[in-house]
Amino acid sequence: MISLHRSCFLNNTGISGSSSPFSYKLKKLPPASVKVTALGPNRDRNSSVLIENNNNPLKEIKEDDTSSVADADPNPTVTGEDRDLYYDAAATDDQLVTPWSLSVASGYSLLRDPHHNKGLAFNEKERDSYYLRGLLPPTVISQELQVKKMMCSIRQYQVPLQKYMAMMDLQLGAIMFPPIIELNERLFYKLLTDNVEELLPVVYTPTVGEACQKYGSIFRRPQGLFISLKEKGKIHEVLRNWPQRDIQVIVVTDGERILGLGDLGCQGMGIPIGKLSLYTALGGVRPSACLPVTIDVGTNNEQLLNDEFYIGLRRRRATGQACNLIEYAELMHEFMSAVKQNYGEKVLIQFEDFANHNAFDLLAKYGTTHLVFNDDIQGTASVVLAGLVAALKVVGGTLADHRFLFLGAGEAGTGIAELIALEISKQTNMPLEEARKRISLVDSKGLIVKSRIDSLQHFKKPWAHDHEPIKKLVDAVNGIKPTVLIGTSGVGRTFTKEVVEAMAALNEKPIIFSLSNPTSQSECTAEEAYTWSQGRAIFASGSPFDPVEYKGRVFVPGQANNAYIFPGLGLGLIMSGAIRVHDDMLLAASEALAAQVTHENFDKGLIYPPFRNIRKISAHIAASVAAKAYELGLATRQPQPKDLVKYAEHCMYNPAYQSYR
Ligand SMILES: O=C([O-])CC(=O)C(=O)O
Ligand SMILES: [Mg+2]
Repeated sequence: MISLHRSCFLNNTGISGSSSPFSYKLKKLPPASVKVTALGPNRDRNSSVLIENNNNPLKEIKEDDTSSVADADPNPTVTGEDRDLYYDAAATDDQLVTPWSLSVASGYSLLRDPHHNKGLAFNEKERDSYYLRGLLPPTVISQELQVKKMMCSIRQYQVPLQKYMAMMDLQLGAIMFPPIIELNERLFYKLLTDNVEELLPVVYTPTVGEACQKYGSIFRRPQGLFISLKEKGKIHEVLRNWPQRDIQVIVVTDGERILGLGDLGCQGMGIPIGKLSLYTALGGVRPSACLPVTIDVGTNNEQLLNDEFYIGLRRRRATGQACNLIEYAELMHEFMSAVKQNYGEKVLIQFEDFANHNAFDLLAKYGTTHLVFNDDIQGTASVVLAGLVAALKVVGGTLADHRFLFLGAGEAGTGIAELIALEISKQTNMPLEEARKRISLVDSKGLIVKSRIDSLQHFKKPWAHDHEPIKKLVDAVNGIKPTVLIGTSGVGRTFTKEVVEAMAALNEKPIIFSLSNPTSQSECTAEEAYTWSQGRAIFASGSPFDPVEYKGRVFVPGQANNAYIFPGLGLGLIMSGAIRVHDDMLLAASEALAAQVTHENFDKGLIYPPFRNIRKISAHIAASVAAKAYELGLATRQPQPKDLVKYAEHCMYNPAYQSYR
């Protein structure tokens, strides 16, 4: 099989690393047509080109053949795999010669090409056409059976990290010999979408946290782009080394605050990789449009600096001293500029797991020039607000009737607090300052109060209310009398028995969210929340907990994780061609998520819908976000599709195999 890839090589040589590469120029012809012309001398035995199209079987185009592309949309802003094609179909005449490259993938190399390999699912005809005879055992099986088989082998691992590594091998290829798992991107995503509840804790929190901690030892194949201080001045070229050009989403971290685990330096790469797998599996963004990036400016983690297997720069972080801060800011600015230059202004950049001292500033600085979004500040806020809106249906009252207390006043804490205040203000027409007074935050020094204002970081200042100083959380609970307690401290087991009991004494149904990740950092466990509140707590956590049996009743905890929000939010931004993220889009995402909680879910005590319906949930979130983008005049894709939910579903990448004709 020969597959056509958009290549990042601009010299028209089209050599893309395959054993028998040869190149083509792809010309734009009248709308909905492409012309493919052979260029290079290295012609292989197959001379046709397969153009991938999400909704149609792969389309074969003979060389020098002018072929019409089925269903081509004159408007190029679309997602899904057909985007590659439309991307060039939109080129202007002076861009006619476009650097596409062809890599020949047939026979042995096809089985090792993650994007096109189907393993035993290649049918008889494909085995003949693509020189696979003899390279596979005779049986032909369906993708469904492959999924079943993979699940059996993954379930055999007892240790979650082994399951994680098996999943990564499927996505990236095993270097171990003999390979126990095949390299097959579609199978990876099919597995994840079909078994999302079982595999989310494997590829995401909590296991991804452990994977980052041990990344140096388990590292097998590079994935994503590593941009370190060594690459300063060359980031534009570094981006061009990435094999895909049509990037729609970048998740970037500098590794300084990985989950609640702290500074993991370059090993934080596991997080952008994990988040982007969810963009595809949960939100339907095409995998080739996703780019994980780690910015490496050193680490202050002594253990890593002394670890001989550490993969990052062996120096202390470029933060703290003024000259280092400039170095950091310059590197980030070069990165942000290069991204816009390479991928245009509609590429979504998700900031992930930056430390507080950079996260707020980066969001403020680039929020007006780029399509950026901070998952820890805004994504977490949106998912928590959705959970609260749903919880109020059980507890009663409006948001304005409740009092909120946070342990932790960093990105998540202040981000959630602000979104709640915005929503209260929107619902009641109350001034924002007034709405904020219903919300109190405790940080490592105690309750945030007016008398501390001079020493507070800027993002905490709006929360400094008139109140007596209080040092301990339990005293703050008794003093403030909150109806909702939210943990975003990054410190495990801080919701002690005393704290939960105090909440239960004050409230018939205390709402308690322990949001810190991974599980080890959760402020309390589900079991503790239900037991210490005598089964009265409405509980949700950032990392998953199993259902808990208490006095003969089974309680199913909610997972208030931003994974509910960012895939759908991202899809909505992409499909509308949005150029900026607006707070109202986060509110729209929250409302859309809360609306997905059914009566049946409520009857089971759930305040979040089950993850197994996440694709449908993401489509609704995407539609609401896109609608808001149109309403705010921030959407560039015109005309607005009539049915945004249907359009979102249509745009989603489908991991089912395509037939190669
Ligand atoms: O990754 C997660 O599970 C949620 C998150 O963004 C964080 O804890 O930083
Ligand atoms: Mg995060």
